[in-house]
Amino acid sequence: MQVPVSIEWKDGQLTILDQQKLPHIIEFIDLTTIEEVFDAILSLKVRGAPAIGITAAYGLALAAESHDTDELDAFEAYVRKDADYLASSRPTAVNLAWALERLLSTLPCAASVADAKQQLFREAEAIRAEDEAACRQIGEHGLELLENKMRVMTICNAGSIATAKYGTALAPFHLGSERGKKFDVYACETRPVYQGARLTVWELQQSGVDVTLITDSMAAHTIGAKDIEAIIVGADRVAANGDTANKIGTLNLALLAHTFGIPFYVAAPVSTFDLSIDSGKDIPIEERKAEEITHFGDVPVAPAGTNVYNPAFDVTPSKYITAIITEKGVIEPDFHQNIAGLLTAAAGKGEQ
Ligand SMILES: CSC[C@@H](O)[C@@H](O)C(=O)COP(=O)(O)O
Repeated sequence: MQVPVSIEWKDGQLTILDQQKLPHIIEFIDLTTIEEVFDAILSLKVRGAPAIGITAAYGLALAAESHDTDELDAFEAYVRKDADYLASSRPTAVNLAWALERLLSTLPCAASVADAKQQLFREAEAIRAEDEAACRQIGEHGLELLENKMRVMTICNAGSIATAKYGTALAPFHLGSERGKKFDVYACETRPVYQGARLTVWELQQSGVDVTLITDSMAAHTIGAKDIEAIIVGADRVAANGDTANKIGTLNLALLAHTFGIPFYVAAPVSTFDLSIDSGKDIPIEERKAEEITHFGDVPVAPAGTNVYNPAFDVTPSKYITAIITEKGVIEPDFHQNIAGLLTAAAGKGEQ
């Protein structure tokens, strides 16, 4: 049994697991240009907020390598342009802009272009390593909240392949499995592109976690019929007041948790918090192409020319969130005050 890893950096080569092809084809592909990195993010070959940030960071370092100038100012201008390009690939997950910004912040300290190039790679690797450690800690904190043998529902894939390793919402299940704990996970299929059916089911099977697939529309019935005891989801951006953007359908689950009186947990690393945004109403929501809904693969389902609205994310107001599980600890309401407190304390210790 193994916790899968989807991003590898070895000998100057960036390789990702092509998540579009999972679960039936397990194929690692090399990303060698900034355009390939952009396309991999846009087309969901790599997806999940932390994984997007890590891939973009390596992508920026790779692109920087190709800029042929000894002038630091000119080099910085090229790298900033590359960062803007990569940042435009997907709008909702703040980890993307956050990771690129971290790389850019190393540039003023560089003594030469060669030094700047090295620092960009070092920062990308630091982001990857920190994310793996953060996700492991999220798993530990999650295990304090989820009791052995619990029946838990999730949506999308906030798992190992959406991060450096272990995942956020799925981290407690991976760690629990390593320690002989048992959970009954109910995975919503996650229309329109099936991150739940294709990715979460596959990933949990890899590490020996019991997982049952349902369609998104079965969630309310299943919570009652199968006595679901908690819901845990990931996040693409958490605003200062705790409002959380995550995969479309997450808000439905939060409202159901409220109605059924079960806890609704969000699991996210500190890199997913955006304190520049007061509330969820300012989180940009990605809209994706109509074919994700009108077609099933290449086969048309809806009549040609059908009007489509295809938001990829929704925002759960913090009043429906029981707790946010981070690597620094579990945040409970009052979220506004407690998020600021936890992040300030972490920054004071020089941790992010
Ligand atoms: C640890 S990943 C957290 C979120 O990014 C995840 O839940 C999610 O919504 C991903 O959406 P996706 O469109 O597949 O990138």
